[in-house]
Amino acid sequence: MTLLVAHQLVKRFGALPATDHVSFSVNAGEIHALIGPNGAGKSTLVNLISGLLPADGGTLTLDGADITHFAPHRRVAAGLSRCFQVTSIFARQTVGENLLLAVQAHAGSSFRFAQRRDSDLALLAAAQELARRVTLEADWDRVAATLPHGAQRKLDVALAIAARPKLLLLDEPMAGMGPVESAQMVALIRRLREDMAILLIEHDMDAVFQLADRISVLVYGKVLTSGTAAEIQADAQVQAVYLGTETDPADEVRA
Ligand SMILES: Nc1ncnc2c1ncn2[C@@H]1O[C@H](COP(=O)(O)OP(=O)(O)OP(=O)(O)O)[C@@H](O)[C@H]1O
Repeated sequence: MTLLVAHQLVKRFGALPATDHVSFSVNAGEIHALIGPNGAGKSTLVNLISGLLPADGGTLTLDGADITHFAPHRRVAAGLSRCFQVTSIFARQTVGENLLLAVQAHAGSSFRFAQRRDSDLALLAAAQELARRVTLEADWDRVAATLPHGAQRKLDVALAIAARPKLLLLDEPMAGMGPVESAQMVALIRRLREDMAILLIEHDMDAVFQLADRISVLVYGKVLTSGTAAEIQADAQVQAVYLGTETDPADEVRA
């Protein structure tokens, strides 16, 4: 089943088409990675999908609903959450407080119990479950700012999944991580896939090839190609983009 469909998306900055008629889709239950060299337009595309930037053209549908003109918070309500490259956690609050706030923010009607105490207990249970999912149970009482970088990123992921998204956008989740933290993040993303589709923007190719069911390669704002990890690794044009060749492969994309 197709969950997200981007159709002919366009974003221009002045004369520069940072997103140039991009079409691609993310299926339910899939990890779809977006890769491409610096300046290819990955962040711009993620900002268009999450609604931080308005598109100049094209459409976006999520689970059949047209979300092209939705503000970011309406996209979250429709099932689309994102993590940021810069963490969005409340640094002076504890892990538990962060998670409780996130659960409360997205609680809607599901935690409206007749008894206040029952409601509070249900919120606490949901927040503790989130801590468990991102393996931060032991850090519940720790002030977020004192967590190591990798744990802060996990908390950021927990805040995003508190909204129970159908699709999670992860913008460079491994940025700034060492090998141990990266491996933990790979394991976390793999577990999350059981409950939601994931659109992954990541420079760490090892992580991309380990995780992605499908990969789309962006070059100069256009999709060069989409395929499985094996197909992308074997693609001569993609190799040319990353390894460099005598002829500029982007010319073919620009044409
Ligand atoms: N707000 C903006 N105003 C003008 N130009 C912009 C703006 N944001 C991005 N660009 C330009 O759009 C193009 C795509 O940038 P974008 O940040 O989306 O690429 P990227 O693939 O995410 O790069 P990186 O991998 O370095 O993060 C670049 O040429 C960039 O300079």
